[in-house]
Amino acid sequence: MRTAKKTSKKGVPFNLLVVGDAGLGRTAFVNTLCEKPLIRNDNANFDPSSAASMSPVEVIPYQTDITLEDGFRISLTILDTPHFNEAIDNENNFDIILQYVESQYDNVLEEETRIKRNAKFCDDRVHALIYFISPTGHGLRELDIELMKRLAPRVNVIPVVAKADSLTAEELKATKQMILDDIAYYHIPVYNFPYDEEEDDEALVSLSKSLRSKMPFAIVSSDRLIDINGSTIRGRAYPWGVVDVDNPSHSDFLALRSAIFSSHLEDLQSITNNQLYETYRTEKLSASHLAMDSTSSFSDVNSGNQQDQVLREDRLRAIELSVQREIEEKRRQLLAREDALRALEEKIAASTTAMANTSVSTLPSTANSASQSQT
Ligand SMILES: Nc1nc2c(ncn2[C@@H]2O[C@H](COP(=O)(O)OP(=O)(O)OP(=O)(O)O)[C@@H](O)[C@H]2O)c(=O)[nH]1
Repeated sequence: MRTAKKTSKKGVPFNLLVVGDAGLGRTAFVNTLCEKPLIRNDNANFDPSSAASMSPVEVIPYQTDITLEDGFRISLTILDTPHFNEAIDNENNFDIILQYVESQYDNVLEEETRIKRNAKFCDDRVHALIYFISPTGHGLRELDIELMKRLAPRVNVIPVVAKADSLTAEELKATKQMILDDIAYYHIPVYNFPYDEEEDDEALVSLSKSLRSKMPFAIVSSDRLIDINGSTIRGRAYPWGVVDVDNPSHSDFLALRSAIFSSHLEDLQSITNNQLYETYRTEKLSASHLAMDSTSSFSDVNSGNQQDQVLREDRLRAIELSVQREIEEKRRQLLAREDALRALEEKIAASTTAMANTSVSTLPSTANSASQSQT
């Protein structure tokens, strides 16, 4: 859960990637989420001649500040992905999005290994990916499975059913179940609001359970204001009635907004930094050690006898140990820095007390000399 001490004037940085087929409502969702027209909707200027252009997906950042009702501030970067699934072959699109996520990890890794740190370094790691699933009334498409399978080991993937108002309540329930079944069947490690019944407090456990039960979130978006009997709502008006975006019985929009901006923001950041990034870092370091190793022992690999096999296993163990040692060394350096800071704080506190004592003990003589000069 979010802790009050983390509230800062500048806003807590949060980077959110939104991915989904063109027309599924990414733009409307982002603008509804941010309560402002952050991304311009270009559908009005649609040019039929561009329909066959099949541009590859792009990752475009949009920066904005969000202030929640309790005053908590977020410095939000939305990463929009226009043209996803427009081309016939999506292979390139998966790679472009994955490369974007990994290149942010590479930047942090490079910064960590610098002797002199860059004080202005910007950590742009992606904290969550909202993936829009078509409201087809079926489960996942091959494309959905492939994208989530590739991205989920690198980023917290939160699947949502787009344009959920196009399904009846019954169809929506069945669709959600089919999607969950597919996620389980293909072992896709989506973000599932993790909790520990023994460690976490009751409120967090119950909230996480409730959020889990809503997955994949049914999303309805709209930046249109509609007047209903004198009260204004954000919604979508149909001949038969109005869908209220902020009504929990119409959509899961509010639950999702509050989870990513409030209750689970810290958890998403911490999983990104401590688990997803650490896994990437270990893999990357091991791969570079292995590459160095295989070039130096090419003849060993060719000979293929048992002795070589033992040697290779020994080397792998050595690499594993060296990565662990590196992580341990970083941890040790951090602890040492913390100790030094604590000592400095104690020193400052001691000298502040000493100064206060000195001024108190000199006060009477100052008072004396003042009264003497008056007489
Ligand atoms: N029924 C319904 N329509 C929606 C919803 N969200 C957006 N739309 C409509 O769907 C159309 C496309 O919405 P956009 O937000 O532009 O979709 P997009 O995914 O950003 O599409 P591109 O900009 O083409 O990449 C618009 O007419 C929206 O009004 C929704 O929740 N329900």
